[in-house]
Amino acid sequence: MSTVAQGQTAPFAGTLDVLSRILPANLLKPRVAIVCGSGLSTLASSLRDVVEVPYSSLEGFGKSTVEGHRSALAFGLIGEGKGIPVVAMLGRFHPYEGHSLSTVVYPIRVLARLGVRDIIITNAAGALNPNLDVGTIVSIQDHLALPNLTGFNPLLGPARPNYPRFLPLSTAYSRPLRRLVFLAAHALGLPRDALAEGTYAWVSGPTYETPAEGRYMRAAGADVIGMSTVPEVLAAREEGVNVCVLSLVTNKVVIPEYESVREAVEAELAGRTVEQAPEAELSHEEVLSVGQQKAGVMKALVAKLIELIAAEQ
Ligand SMILES: O=P(O)(O)O[C@H]1O[C@H](CO)[C@@H](O)[C@H]1O
Ligand code: HPA
Repeated sequence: MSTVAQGQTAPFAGTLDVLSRILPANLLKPRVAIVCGSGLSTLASSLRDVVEVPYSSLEGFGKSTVEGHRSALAFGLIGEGKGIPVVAMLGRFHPYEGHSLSTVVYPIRVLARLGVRDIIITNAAGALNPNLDVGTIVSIQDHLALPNLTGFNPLLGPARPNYPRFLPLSTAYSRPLRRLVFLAAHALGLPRDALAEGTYAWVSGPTYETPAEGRYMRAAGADVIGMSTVPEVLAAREEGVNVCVLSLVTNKVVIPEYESVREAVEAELAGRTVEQAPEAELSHEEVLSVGQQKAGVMKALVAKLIELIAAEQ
């Protein structure tokens, strides 16, 4: 098994052949796909009659090495009766793991070739917008991707037949799907503040932001921040798949006012004490534990959204 290097011809035929031999006919042509973010692989537990296919059996797929991501596709059905065929990526690839951008987006291109028309991409993200509380789900309406603007973009490469050379992104986040997200929240009776709308900032990671970087991204218009999703969005749009992104706020990005250590020392030398705010540090364990605690609402929302997507056909 090999992953896909930049510029290499992707091994679609081999990957699709393996899937066509493993899957029963009713699961082979999924209509909707879900990408599960950090700590969110339980989103796939809404599926029934599940067949799991490990990434290790699929040519071109890498291995998810980040805790909270599993290396398998789960094919199954959602909803009553015949059910809606759905595929979930139980884990994703991030460039910071050492995967090429081609490998990061390869599964998305495979899903498009299986017939997926709508993709629901989820992630765990930090809130830059102070009005977003931990546990809020944010329906993403736009993105801000410094890596894309500075030459790190999965669509770089020679022009290919049948693909747009210059992909427009002004409508990347499907308005019809965003409408269904809010209708799904209404149908579930979620409180108004459980679901917000906002802009996702993509950073390469694996470092979390410094306070200055957080402040910069906020000033530039981002509401949440994370290290995934945008490459998948670009590949999905290039393949003609409709995109919906749901971010689960797992932490608030710490953007403190700077406190002067000089003033604290001067006060100390003068025999006075100055109160300093406790310093805070984010960890992936915190991201995962919040993700796992709050996955229930996201799971219900995604399942209801898929039912509404199917009902609109
Ligand atoms: O975006 P997902 O994969 O949900 O994961 C998020 O959580 C990790 C950091 O804790 C980063 O990978 C960030 O992108
Ligand atoms: N920053 C970047 N990525 C993240 C964060 C964050 O605060 N939380 C979850 N993923």
